[in-house]
Amino acid sequence: MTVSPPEMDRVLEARSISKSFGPVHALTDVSILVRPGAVHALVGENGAGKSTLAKVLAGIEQPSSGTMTIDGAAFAPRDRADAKRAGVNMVPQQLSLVGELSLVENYLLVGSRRLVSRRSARALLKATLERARVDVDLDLPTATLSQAHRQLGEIVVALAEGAHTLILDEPTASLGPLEVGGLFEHLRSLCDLGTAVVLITHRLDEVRQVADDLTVLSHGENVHHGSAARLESTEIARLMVGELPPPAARSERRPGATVLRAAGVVAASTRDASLDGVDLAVRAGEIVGIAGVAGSGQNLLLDVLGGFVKPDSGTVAFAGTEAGSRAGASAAAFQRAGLAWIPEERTEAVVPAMSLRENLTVYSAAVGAARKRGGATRDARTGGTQTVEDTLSAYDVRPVRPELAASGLSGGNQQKLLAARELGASPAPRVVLAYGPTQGLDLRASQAIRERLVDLAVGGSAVVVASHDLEEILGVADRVVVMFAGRIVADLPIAEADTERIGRAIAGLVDGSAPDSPARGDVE
Ligand SMILES: Nc1ncnc2c1ncn2[C@@H]1O[C@H](COP(=O)(O)OP(=O)(O)OP(=O)(O)O)[C@@H](O)[C@H]1O
Repeated sequence: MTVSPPEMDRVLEARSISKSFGPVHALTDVSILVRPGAVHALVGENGAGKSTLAKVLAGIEQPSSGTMTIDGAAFAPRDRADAKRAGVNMVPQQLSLVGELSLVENYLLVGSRRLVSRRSARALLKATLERARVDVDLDLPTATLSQAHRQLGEIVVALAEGAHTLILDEPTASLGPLEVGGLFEHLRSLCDLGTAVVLITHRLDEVRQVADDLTVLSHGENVHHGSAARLESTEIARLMVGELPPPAARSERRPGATVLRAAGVVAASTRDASLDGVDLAVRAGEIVGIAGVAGSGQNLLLDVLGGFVKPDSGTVAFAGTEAGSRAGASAAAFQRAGLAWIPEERTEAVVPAMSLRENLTVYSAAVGAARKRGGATRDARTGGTQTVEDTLSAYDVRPVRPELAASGLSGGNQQKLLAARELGASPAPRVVLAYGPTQGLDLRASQAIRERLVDLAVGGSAVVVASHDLEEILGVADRVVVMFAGRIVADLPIAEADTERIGRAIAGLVDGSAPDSPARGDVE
């Protein structure tokens, strides 16, 4: 294949693509036509085959059968670089930036225009950032950036490389509404120049907002393709996941004693806003939602609350254990005391090379050993007498194959696996810390996880849910805490948490001082 800059207005077509991984038929006879100048949404339930199709188009996976063409000429990329040279580029779900390198260096490393100087690479990325109206540091090692900024950074590198067909696999999963708005505007202006965009998303509002064409996959097969405008959201949802049960009515919850308390917490971070005197008390039986634009300190707060990061000053108390700048319990002690933890980046908690069984039982050995020493207060985290198969089925992890490596699961099913381990523990966790717990999940699975969080709170767990998705927070929370620049700037009971009030606080426009939160007192 010759190296030439991608020309616009190319039609990418895949016909009768099938792809199997051993016994799993990920795609069966799937076809898609990607038009220049249009956003093509690719949707479907978790495990439907969306990422696999995207990887086939982008040369990352080879189809078992089927053909592809660009403008009628055969297109059979040997690998990702080959597809890029032909003008097809993909930003995968699992980000691939090299953490030690800055965005500029990552661009120089992967860019097809290898002879570009550092200065012109920087200028190109800066111009791309400005067009997308997002602000990401170009010179820091990407490992020190927040998840949202790394995701934007990866997209910006791909945009700067130039492609006639750009495939984005759930690009908005960790972005807030402002960033999504800027990104979509940029995608539209690329389309005006003739670029084709394939957008994988679980968010129906995004399909309505930005897509021209729509392909729906189910169980590895095409179930719909056509104009996005012609279908109502409810019809798209039905095609994706079938009829959804009505969401459970909001249940009455009566918060009990405080089980988790942060007092005067100061902590520094390069990946997130540093915490600047945070007080937060969370009671048994309540769900506290944490809202804020990405990088306002939510991630660091959850890390401090979970005992993963020791504060520079201040304390965190949980179930009789205190973590502070001097004395301190470790995250392991908090976990033995009943902490469930769902981080923003699932790869921090799910080990792709380990089997589903190993991922589910990874804590059992440690907890068992601690119990022998008399130090444990809770049971193994696999669900007591439940078998691994039972736990996988209860959380609808597909396929139910305990010996499969977690890397063989789709992204959404990896998220379900994590939820199964953390939320399916027996006895139930005393505290749940979850960042975007429904990230990457389809509508049905999202609803199930929200209901599980509510059930846990009804049963007496103290639950903290941070998310960039305000609807997610408003759907489950009893209180909404808003963070801005490392401080808590609002703490509103759900009845007073209307979107306008929260929106003002998220933007840092708060009237009056930060709310009083009882910073001292007993923790049960
Ligand atoms: N490397 C692999 N090895 C084994 N099975 C795989 C592999 N990659 C994907 N699969 C399987 O192929 C099927 C389709 O997965 P894919 O990742 O394409 O789904 P998806 O629609 O993108 O899901 P999600 O919305 O959860 O990201 C799933 O059953 C998955 O388990």
